[in-house]
Amino acid sequence: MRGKTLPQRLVGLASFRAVSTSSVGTFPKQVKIVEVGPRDGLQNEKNIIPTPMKIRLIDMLSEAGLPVIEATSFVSPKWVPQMADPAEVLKGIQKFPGINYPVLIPNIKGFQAAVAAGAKEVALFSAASELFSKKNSNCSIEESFQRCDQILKAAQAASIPVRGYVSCVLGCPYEGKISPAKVAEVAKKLYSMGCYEISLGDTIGVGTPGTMKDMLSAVMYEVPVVALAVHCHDTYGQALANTLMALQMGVSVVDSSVAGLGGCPYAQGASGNLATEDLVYMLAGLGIHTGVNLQKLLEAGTFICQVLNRKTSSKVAQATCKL
Ligand SMILES: CC(C)(COP(=O)([O-])OP(=O)([O-])OC[C@H]1O[C@@H](n2cnc3c(N)ncnc32)[C@H](O)[C@@H]1OP(=O)([O-])[O-])[C@@H](O)C(=O)NCCC(=O)NCCSC(=O)C[C@@](C)(O)CC(=O)[O-]
Repeated sequence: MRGKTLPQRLVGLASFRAVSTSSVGTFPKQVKIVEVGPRDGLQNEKNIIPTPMKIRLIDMLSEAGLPVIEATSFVSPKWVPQMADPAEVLKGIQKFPGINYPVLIPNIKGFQAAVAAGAKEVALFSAASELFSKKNSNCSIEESFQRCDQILKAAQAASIPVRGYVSCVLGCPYEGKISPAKVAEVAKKLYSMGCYEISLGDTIGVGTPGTMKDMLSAVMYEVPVVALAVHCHDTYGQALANTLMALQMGVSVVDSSVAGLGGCPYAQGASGNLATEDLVYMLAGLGIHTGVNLQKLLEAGTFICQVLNRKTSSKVAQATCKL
């Protein structure tokens, strides 16, 4: 069977399963999905994607009901040429009521440009690895804190909420293992400086549910779990399992990327993020509310895969095509 009804059938199937798993009882009732495809998903693409295609993708994701869509990044176009049109993207998208469209920024210059283009929320980043910080932002972790502090002060004055990312929380392409204590230290610092939410990034997707548990246990000593999010890349096929572990530990904010797009240009070996379609399917099966329409999400995934001329990395999208 082909056609539009299939994903709805699948959502139905997932909802049926929720009944039999409701006794687990340790999961949050509601999960906020932060869709990072338009930024994290597209930043790593070699061919420059036309601005109208980026705008169409974001509009389709809005129509699918994603509550937060990271729209673009105001970084140096010399460092990330794919993100050279952030103001055009941000100004061109439809702003749906109730949906947040944060943008990623590396420094105060990015913050000022983002606000001038109409950004109402920003996300900044640091890392739990010195070498990754140097490769990704040309600064030490300590210097990244100084940049963050400058951004946070300006953001506070402008009443702009700031989200903070910590990269390499479960491993680094340059340093290897990263200690949970180091992740906790960086997360605590960003939180205490004023980030309202800390997204913990398994940048190269090397984590397992075991290392996720150890890392989160350390971070949860320093930052309240309600202020934590997880951001799992799927290099070793562990992203969904790692996310499930985080949910069981009380995390209720999850980053993911439509069609499983993604990767950081400065993290060798990084592959795509957890696919949003797969996350939505799993959450529906657990009876957890997301407000996302899987059918419309699948259409957005199909659209961007056609633009990029590539196959989706979402298992759910692959399955619905085959059936
Ligand atoms: C931080 C810098 C700028 C330092 O880069 P730098 O070369 O040390 O900085 P600079 O101050 O010398 O600036 C170099 C040039 O960039 C310009 N510039 C400077 N800042 C900006 C700006 N904001 N917007 C536009 N242009 C900017 C600046 O004006 C100058 O232009 P020039 O004078 O040579 O013509 C650079 O390293 C950079 O942009 N890095 C960002 C790299 C990036 O975007 N990485 C991917 C995002 S992070 C990620 O993916 C991980 C995450 C968040 O998803 C979570 C996870 O998975 O772990």
